[in-house]
Amino acid sequence: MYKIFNTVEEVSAYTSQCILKTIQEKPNAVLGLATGSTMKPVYAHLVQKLQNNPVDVSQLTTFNLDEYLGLSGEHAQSYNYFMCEHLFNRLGSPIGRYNLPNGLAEDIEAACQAYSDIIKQVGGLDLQLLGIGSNGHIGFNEPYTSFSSRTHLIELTEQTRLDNSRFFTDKSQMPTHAITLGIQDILEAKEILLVATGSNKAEIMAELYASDVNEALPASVLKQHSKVTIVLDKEAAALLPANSV
Ligand SMILES: N[C@@H]1[C@@H](O)[C@H](O)[C@@H](COP(=O)(O)O)O[C@@H]1O
Repeated sequence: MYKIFNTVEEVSAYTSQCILKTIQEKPNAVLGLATGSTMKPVYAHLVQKLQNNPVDVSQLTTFNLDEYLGLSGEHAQSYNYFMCEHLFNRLGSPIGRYNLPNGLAEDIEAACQAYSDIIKQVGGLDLQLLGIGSNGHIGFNEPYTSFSSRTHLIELTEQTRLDNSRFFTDKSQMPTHAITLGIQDILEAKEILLVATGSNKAEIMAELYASDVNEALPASVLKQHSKVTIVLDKEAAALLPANSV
């Protein structure tokens, strides 16, 4: 299902309302969270909503999609830092438990396996929030990642390194690898919201719309899921065929 709004503000208001509804209906919900510039206004709206309608977040568990390899959680470009800055440290009371892959884990393989296992142990993700890379990646599952993948280490493509190096003042610090939740882990979420805004996402959204389910375009796997909402602003939706959604 597609939801198309005129502005980023409307996209963010809608998305944050869906997250809030999940928390209100299930205070011990397990949320899959995402990072990236698309998510900043989403979290800003969520923080505001939680201030206006105080909800118990003490039983909530969250798992982020991904983290850069080699960055500590204190590094300003780490996704741990992003989440603290944009969400966790802004809440009136602390969230039950939040998890991100550990970019400094000594045994990466064991840490990856444990990350997927813990999600299962807590009952799976109730709601997974996703952005999309300009090459169609979800989390950091780059094109041709196996659809049966679990949390794993991945080498970032040239395109992703270029896109994401905009956040690094010293471009040479842009990591070459990341740890990401696997596609199978994402697909097992009970509900998925994919959010894309801005004209730089218009091409990939048109490609995704037209694509069959194909490992060359990781986000196309979402067509196999029964409860996915694709939330777009009109710029990201600009190249979808007229009257298609
Ligand atoms: N690993 C993250 C993705 O999970 C995110 O979807 C993407 C989009 O980022 P932005 O919202 O900044 O376009 O950025 C990174 O690559």
